[in-house]
Amino acid sequence: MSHPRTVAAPLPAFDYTVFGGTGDLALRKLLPALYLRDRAGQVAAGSRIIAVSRSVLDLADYRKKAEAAVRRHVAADELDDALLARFVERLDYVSVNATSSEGWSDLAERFVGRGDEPVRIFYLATSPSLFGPICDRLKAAGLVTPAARVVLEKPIGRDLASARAINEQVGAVFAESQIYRIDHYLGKETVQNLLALRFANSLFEPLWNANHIDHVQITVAETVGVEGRGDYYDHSGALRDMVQNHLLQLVCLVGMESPVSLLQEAVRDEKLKVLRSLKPMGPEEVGACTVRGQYRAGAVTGGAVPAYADEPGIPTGSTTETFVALKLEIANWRWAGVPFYLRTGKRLPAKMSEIVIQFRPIPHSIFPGSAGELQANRLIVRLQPDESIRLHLMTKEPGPGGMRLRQAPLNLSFAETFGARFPDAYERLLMDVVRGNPTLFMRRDEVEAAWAWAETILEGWKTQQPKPYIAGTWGPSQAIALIERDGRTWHEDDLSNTPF
Ligand SMILES: NC(=O)C1=CN([C@@H]2O[C@H](COP(=O)(O)OP(=O)(O)OC[C@H]3O[C@@H](n4cnc5c(N)ncnc54)[C@H](OP(=O)(O)O)[C@@H]3O)[C@@H](O)[C@H]2O)C=CC1
Ligand SMILES: O=C1O[C@H](COP(=O)(O)O)[C@@H](O)[C@H](O)[C@H]1O
Repeated sequence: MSHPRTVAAPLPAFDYTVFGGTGDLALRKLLPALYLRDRAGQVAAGSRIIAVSRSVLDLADYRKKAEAAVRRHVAADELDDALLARFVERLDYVSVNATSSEGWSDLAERFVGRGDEPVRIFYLATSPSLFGPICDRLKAAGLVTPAARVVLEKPIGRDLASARAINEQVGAVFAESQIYRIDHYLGKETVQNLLALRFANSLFEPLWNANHIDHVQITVAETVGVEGRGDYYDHSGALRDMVQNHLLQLVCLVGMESPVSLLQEAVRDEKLKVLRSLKPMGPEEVGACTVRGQYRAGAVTGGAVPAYADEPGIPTGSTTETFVALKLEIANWRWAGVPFYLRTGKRLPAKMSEIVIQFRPIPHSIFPGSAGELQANRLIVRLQPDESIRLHLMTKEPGPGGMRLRQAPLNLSFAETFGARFPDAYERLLMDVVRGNPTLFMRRDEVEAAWAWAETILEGWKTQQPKPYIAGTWGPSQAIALIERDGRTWHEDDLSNTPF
């Protein structure tokens, strides 16, 4: 579908300084997102993007690299030569070593005569080990004004202690209100739509609790492997890379109470309460309620793929998990006794993220002989691809000859209903930093509460080897047993990339 250019009102002018400006994240996600916002008219005249990294490059070379990256990662129908040329003009490049004094005075020079306008933002798209040193040197260079903002990429640490250490280091330079910890799942249109679904409709909220909901499933499935990030991934694994942040944020949005408003800290306060209500797992629960897996060679979307162990950068004998399935409980009045089943993994059969809310069966049937046909209602929020909300309802099958029941979906397809292109998550989040709106970013206490819970699993896994699964399947058989033991099944009937 071709997407016409819609023009938005510009935001205040900004200076976005992107540390890690030559890295994969900057070139694949951040620059394309900024170009697309520029194309949409949100980037005010005078705004600059100052890329920073160790490599010694002249500006012309960096601009060529950046332009090529935008051309590669933006859809052809959203590329416009004139707009791209204007965008490239906004780019500057400074070679700086985060761990030495090299280049800092060059960076400081770029800010001579610039006060708090334009909005001053430092985006740290580097290894988290550099967050502390970069912040210290920004301060020493006199670049940290009271209105400056800093954006931290995930991962914020690899456990509670390291997350606290990073938060302390950054917090020694920037106030919490200046710190934007990014979780790109919160920038996805359909994830934000969970707020609209729950709190802009009166239909669901009265049913949104243990009295009416049997269980919740959250699946975030990927077909890709480690994509050249083997070194990072092997030190991380699926629990740290996906569950501790993205999946728990989804749990929060499904599980939280209604925030007082969308303003200030209200949403983050409610998410924090969910994270603090997660039932910690002791060694027994970890054994019974979690499954970790690692893929073996197989075939994904028709092509043969190697085992995780044979991917570049993976050390021999690695026991890092590429798949997690688990059952968690939110220990509060709303959710007591309602299991949340989560699963995520690489090299699964489809790229697909969805949330399934399984309602309880009706208490009594008036349809004699239809017991086998009666199925409880199910709400399916498809986050990606083919973004949609579907409500499975029981209906009468049309035709004479008695009352036959059948489940049928009420389907709200976002593409069909709205037609517009969905901005990439980074587009929304990068502009929220310019707006000074931290609602969709993680606060320090949230990150630390998520780690405190995730650590209980990591602790239990110390003596557990990952279970093998063949690439292109839905994970180890134990993941199926995890839910089937409870008399439930993973929702898989629509799991393809084709619209339904
Ligand atoms: N790539 C992705 O899709 C995602 C990445 N992340 C996280 O973002 C961070 C960056 O990831 P990614 O872009 O993939 O990593 P890359 O390895 O591709 O890039 C790292 C960047 O950091 C720069 N850098 C390294 N050391 C220094 C230093 N001492 N001083 C200044 N700059 C330095 C590099 O510059 P140079 O090359 O010039 O040395 C390069 O620009 C990581 O923490 C990653 O986990 C998070 C979500 C997704
Ligand atoms: O943060 C990460 O997310 C991606 C998946 O993001 P999506 O938007 O494509 O669903 C994942 O591949 C990567 O390992 C992880 O670091």
